[in-house]
Amino acid sequence: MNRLKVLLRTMRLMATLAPGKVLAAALLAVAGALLPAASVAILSWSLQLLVEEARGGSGAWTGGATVAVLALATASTLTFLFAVGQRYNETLLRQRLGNAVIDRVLAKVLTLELRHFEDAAVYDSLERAKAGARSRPHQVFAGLLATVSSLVTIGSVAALLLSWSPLAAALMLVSPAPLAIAQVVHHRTRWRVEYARSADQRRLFYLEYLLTNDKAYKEIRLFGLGPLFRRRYAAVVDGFYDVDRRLEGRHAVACALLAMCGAVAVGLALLLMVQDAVRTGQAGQFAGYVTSVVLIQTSMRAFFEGVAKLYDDSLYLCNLFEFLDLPVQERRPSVAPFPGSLRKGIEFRDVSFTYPGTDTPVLDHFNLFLPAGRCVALVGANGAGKSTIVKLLTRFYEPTEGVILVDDVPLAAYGLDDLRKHVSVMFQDFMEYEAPARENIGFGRVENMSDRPGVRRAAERAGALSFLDPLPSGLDTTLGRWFEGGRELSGGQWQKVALARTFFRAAAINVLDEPAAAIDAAAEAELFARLTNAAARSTTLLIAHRFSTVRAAADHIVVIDAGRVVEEGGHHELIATGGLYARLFRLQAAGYQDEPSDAVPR
Ligand SMILES: Nc1ncnc2c1ncn2[C@@H]1O[C@H](COP(=O)(O)OP(=O)(O)OP(=O)(O)O)[C@@H](O)[C@H]1O
Repeated sequence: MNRLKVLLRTMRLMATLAPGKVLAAALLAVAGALLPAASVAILSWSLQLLVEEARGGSGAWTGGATVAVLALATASTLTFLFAVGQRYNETLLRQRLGNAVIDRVLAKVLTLELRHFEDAAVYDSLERAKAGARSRPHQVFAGLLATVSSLVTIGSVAALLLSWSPLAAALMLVSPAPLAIAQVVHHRTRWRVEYARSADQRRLFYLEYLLTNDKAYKEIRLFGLGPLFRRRYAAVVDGFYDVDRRLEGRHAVACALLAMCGAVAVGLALLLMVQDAVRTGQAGQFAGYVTSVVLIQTSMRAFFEGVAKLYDDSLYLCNLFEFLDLPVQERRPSVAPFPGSLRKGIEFRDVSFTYPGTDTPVLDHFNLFLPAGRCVALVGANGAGKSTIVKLLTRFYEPTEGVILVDDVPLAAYGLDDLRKHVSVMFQDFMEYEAPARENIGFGRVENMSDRPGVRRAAERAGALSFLDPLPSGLDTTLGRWFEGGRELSGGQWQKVALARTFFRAAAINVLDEPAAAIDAAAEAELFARLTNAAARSTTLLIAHRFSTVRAAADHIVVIDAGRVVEEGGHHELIATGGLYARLFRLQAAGYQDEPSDAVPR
């Protein structure tokens, strides 16, 4: 993106987010920038006045001296007051803009699809955008103001200087230019280096997470992975350091050489000024010269550094805008309202699906029918495509071929939000929210979170009340260890809480991906007795590896292998067929029996 466009877009963004404060900052900056030249003029005039009064020879305090002192005091008080006002406005503006821009990034994140999060390039873009979102837009604005203020100061002081000595003014103005160009080049190189580091930065972030997160603690300690991960971390940061050392070294040498050129120009200008003062005898003007030299030097440095910084910050803002501009699929308006409870059922008709960036189909002309109000179990080996079916049903991905129908209407015809409101999924990798138990369950239907009896009923159905009630504040106890007063649950207890969340959603379609993986045998039997009742009201898709689960809860079992349905029917029917299901069932059953597995009938 063109730098100028980035700057303009940043200004537009700021003007929309905090118009009053942006305007105040601009006015204060311009007014404040005129003060130095006014101060120099006042200083020079007052000094000359004092010199002339002194030449008068009376030695007494004069009216001229009073005016000079008052003028000097007013200039310095105004400078101070402007600085205070600017600081106040800046602090508020920085916070306001930082919060608003982060909010925009988060809003954008909510529009992204699962495929974006599974795409390393998009993930890097998000990381880059996040890195500068809070501070960079304000820095660009502050940089621009500082640059404009420096220009105003330089212009006004230079006008004064030009009226005294044009050649000295010209020398002063060009002296910092070579150094400034070097700064711009350096900022560009640094940005390129940082841009190329995104993937490594993400690796560092992940290693830091592994080394500092409570979830990873046990394995890291037990397997002794800490030193290995530290070495990997060190290898990446050492690599960064080497590159930075070379880059900064080259820049330091260039700066030193160019600064010497600038110093020669300033020396020549001073020489001209001294000559001038000696020739004219204007002491006030000479003091003005010297103050102007300092002012112009400082303002020129501020100006060029501001330009370089602006350039640098605008490069980072490219990252931000690149992320905010990521195309997201437009949500098509809903053609039909999603049914509150299904009439006919869900049909996968000849569905094929290949993950983006891969070329092996996970589902290959897949056909499945889930009758309304029934519980269908999906069975298959790891990687057979079961969770992928859930992702298609919830439209986290769209089929590459074929169609999914709900009550004979294509899934894509329903509004996405409407569809998701009517589907409840307990994911295999469900979330454990570090929040009160009541919220952990209430998150299943945020709009009804305050329904205390409803939350209680869901917890009861999932078998979670027996361990939530005795907690210090019952359902109001914070779960997890991240926040003060939090109580940790066992794996199976967390799973029951997740199940309660799914029940609380009370959706037309229930998907349970391995709902009993961490649950003990007694709780599992109890759970499936309840699930069978619940399934009478909603259409349930159950994914399970434990055949006891499948047998107890499902009305119909579908066996999938390599993305295709290979068998389907009731438990007894499939056992009688003697196919893949029967073989896997016997294999598991043998594990629970004392006799050797070859004693199991085939
Ligand atoms: N985001 C993804 N990108 C590319 N391939 C993926 C992605 N997610 C899953 N796969 C691949 O798709 C195939 C099916 O995965 P899926 O998670 O649907 O299997 P599953 O039957 O649910 O397995 P399990 O029983 O282990 O949960 C696997 O080969 C997996 O490697």
